[in-house]
Amino acid sequence: MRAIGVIRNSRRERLSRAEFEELLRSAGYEVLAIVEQNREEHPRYNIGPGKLEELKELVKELKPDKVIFANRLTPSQAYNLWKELRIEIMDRWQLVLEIFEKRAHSKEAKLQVELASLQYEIPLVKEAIRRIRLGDRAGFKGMGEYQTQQYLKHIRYRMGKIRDELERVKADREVKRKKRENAGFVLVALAGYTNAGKSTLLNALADENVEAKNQMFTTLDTTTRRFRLGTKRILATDTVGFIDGLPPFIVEAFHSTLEEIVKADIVLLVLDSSEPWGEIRRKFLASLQVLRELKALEKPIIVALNKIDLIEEADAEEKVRLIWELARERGISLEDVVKISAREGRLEELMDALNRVVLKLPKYGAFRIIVKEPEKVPAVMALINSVGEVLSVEYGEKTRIDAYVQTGMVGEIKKMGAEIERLNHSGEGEELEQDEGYSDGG
Ligand SMILES: Nc1nc2c(ncn2[C@@H]2O[C@H](COP(=O)(O)OP(=O)(O)OP(=O)(O)O)[C@@H](O)[C@H]2O)c(=O)[nH]1
Ligand SMILES: [Mg+2]
Repeated sequence: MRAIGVIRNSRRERLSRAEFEELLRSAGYEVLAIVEQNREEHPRYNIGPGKLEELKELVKELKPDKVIFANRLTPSQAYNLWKELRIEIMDRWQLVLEIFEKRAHSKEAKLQVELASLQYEIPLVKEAIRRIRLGDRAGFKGMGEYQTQQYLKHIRYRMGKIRDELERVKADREVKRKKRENAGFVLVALAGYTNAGKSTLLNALADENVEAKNQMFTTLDTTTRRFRLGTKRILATDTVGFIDGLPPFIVEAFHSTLEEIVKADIVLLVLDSSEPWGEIRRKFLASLQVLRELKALEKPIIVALNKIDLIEEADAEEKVRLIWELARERGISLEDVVKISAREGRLEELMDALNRVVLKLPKYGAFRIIVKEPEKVPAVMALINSVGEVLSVEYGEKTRIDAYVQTGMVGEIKKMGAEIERLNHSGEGEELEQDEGYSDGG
């Protein structure tokens, strides 16, 4: 497919030409030309009427299959442009959806993409109906009024069906997540701009292969891998990449995927450190915006500056500093900012940070565990080690173990015949209250 791209920049909206070209390439277009304009939005055509004439000439000359805007078009602008140019018009979000469509593998991802596309079509179809009633001949994609009406009905029906199916998939996922959580796993979600290196990082962490490619939106399905962090069991989930101003309809459609972020104990926000600071800043803010929409900003967030193998040490340090500064400016609290190279497996800083943050999670607490029968000590130690961390042990008539333990496992430890009490900050034991919020295991 051959396309002409159009970018209109204004004071309010600055779009990256490189990113737009990258999107076009990812969608598989041959780019014949890019038309750029700096002006405020024209209500009728988005670009100005003079630019439209220029575009018309270019379409005549180059005969592309489509004209694709880097901007978001209103339904009426899309319609007006189509009327003037008589060629398929797409905007930024249709382009993103087209890429998503290509990449979706799982049934869930396919359904989510379809839902988003249908949702996007509704206002366009409605606009076509309105125009027909005003006397325009051609309706949506050349359909007449009756057909267009039927088509709208069909869209709504299909959307209902998809939502039902997605509900079922979601329920299924919920059950799995509960199981994992009960098994003592800590859930870490990898989030971040598309192409930051999330899948590569997941591979490096778990030593398994998830498709990672130098193109945008490689991952649309969530992939979950387990790994061990010392004694702690972690489940890390890869998610669909973010992009500037990910529109609400896409966030909505991909909610069950992005929900892995909502349900995570820790969010690992991955950034590509090899880009200029302006780009990192833009992508960092866009990512924070999505996290805000997901109400995930309250979670512990670790920023991982990835691809440090491509830059100088001093440059990396400077970018770490700038991230801290920007977060502070925006009133966002981060747990840590670490430098990593997912490709080269340089993950030490990240591992340290994770270790620290995991033990601060509400699901962990410091406990004193007393085991009276010596023969039970090894089993109790093994259980603690599988979900927590031993701080100190004192052997004697009774064995006293101070440890970080997941509060959900307290019941399990009691069942083994051990006494357990929560440690307060001064390291003194406190009687356990039954209503402290942990379940009794079983
Ligand atoms: N040099 C270098 N390249 C990296 C590193 N991590 C990832 N990459 C490359 O960056 C590109 C994107 O990596 P992915 O892991 O697919 O990125 P992603 O964030 O999962 O992308 P989407 O799934 O599209 O959101 C690939 O070409 C990777 O090989 C790194 O630490 N160093
Ligand atoms: Mg990926």
